[in-house]
Amino acid sequence: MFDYGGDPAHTGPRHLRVRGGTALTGSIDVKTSKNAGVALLCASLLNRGPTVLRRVARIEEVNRILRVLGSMGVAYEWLGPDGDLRLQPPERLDLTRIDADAARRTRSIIMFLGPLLHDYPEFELPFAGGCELGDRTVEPHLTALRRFGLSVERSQGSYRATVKEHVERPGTIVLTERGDTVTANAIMAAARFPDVTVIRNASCNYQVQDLCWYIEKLGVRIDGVGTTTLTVYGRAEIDTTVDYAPAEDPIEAWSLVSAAIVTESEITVRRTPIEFVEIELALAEEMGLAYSRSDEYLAANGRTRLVDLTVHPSPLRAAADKIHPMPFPGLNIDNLPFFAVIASCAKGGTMIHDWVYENRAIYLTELNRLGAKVRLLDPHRLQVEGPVQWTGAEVVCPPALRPAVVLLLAMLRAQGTSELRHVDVIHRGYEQLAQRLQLLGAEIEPF
Ligand SMILES: CC(=O)N[C@H]1[C@@H](OP(=O)(O)OP(=O)(O)OC[C@H]2O[C@@H](n3ccc(=O)[nH]c3=O)[C@H](O)[C@@H]2O)O[C@H](CO)[C@@H](O)[C@@H]1O
Ligand SMILES: C=C(OP(=O)(O)O)C(=O)O
Repeated sequence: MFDYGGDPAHTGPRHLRVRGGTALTGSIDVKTSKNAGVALLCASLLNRGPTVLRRVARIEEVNRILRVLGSMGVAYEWLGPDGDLRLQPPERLDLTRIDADAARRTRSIIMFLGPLLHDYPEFELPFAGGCELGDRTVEPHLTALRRFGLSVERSQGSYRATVKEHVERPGTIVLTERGDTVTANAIMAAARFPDVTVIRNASCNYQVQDLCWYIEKLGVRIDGVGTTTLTVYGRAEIDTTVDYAPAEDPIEAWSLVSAAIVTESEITVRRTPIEFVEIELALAEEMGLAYSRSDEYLAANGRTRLVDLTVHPSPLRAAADKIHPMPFPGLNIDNLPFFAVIASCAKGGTMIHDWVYENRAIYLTELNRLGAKVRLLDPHRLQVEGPVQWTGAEVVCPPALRPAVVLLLAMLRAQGTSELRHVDVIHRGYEQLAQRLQLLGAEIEPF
């Protein structure tokens, strides 16, 4: 087991030394999702009563939002070692004391706008940050929330929000983008607006579904969960005791499946939320991947369908067409980077088109340090040739979560010893990833 120098607040090691070429074996459980975790932390502000969230992933992104909540006066405590978390907002939040450093490290802070506009006519929030993936607009959030009376001015690194006292009922809101966090914000604004609000072009992705089910437990009816039209029957006041368990993370699940594919291993990824990786799986199957799956069972939220997925070592061929992501249901935007390393193991050339982020594809060219043949055609498109001979190298993590993990997976395959430096970026979204891979037989040593 790893020793992080006795610092319990440290979510993981600084650097990793990886001896590649070892096949992995065994089974691994998928943790609950980062993205539902942070949405639910923000949503707990809708409720005057206590919220218990079950098996929340112990990751840096969650810690950052907790630090922000704590700085505003929310009391929280971890209930034992399994990630159960209890939150209790104070009578009034102290928004003047907000932990700006923690807030600026995460984009999820933007999801405070929806809950806060109900009780706070004026407040400031630090600019949303996070991974350096290029510009990530907040305009769709502001456009949607304007209908609930919110207006925002940008000033000295902060959003200055003011909320009109009397607003006409929003009625139907059409989101200008089918984004996950903008949908979350619109839902949280509608949840306490005492009328019926219809949200069109809503994301129906996994974290939005978890958020809706949590809000239903708060006593707010939502029709259309899992579709792109949500009808929210808001309530002006919510004061209840609620206990909710978010579902497993499809991105972690696909990261682990990718680890098996890249290392040509047979491992079982237990608790895979199958509905949210089935396109990734269908595509990999077309590339030659063999896998088997258990019967379906339900996640602790009683809704999300899970399977245990066993990946078998398989010779892969390049995908016939370009690989690109879409809002759900589509190949998940955060799972796209894993196809760069998968395509590098496949025979032939694959084009990967990340239309979403300006910077994320660029980071994937770092795979070339380990022997990959990844060519950047333009900031959004990569041409990947395979199969390649992976060789160990020393690489510094790019400032982006998924590309950093993709490099780690390639190192697990690369002959010789590699060093992955400054892996803090990985702790933002994965709980003890290196240790858990070590339990599958990966030769990883922290330093
Ligand atoms: C906390 C959370 O849930 N984060 C996820 C969420 O972030 P989030 O919902 O914040 O994603 P953004 O709003 O930044 O959207 C990502 C990018 O896609 C563009 N865009 C998005 C939707 C659309 O219909 N059209 C469009 O052009 C946006 O302009 C932006 O450039 O969604 C992202 C895209 O799936 C994921 O990478 C994040 O992990
Ligand atoms: C880009 C991501 O998330 P976030 O919205 O937290 O930056 C991600 O999870 O890869």
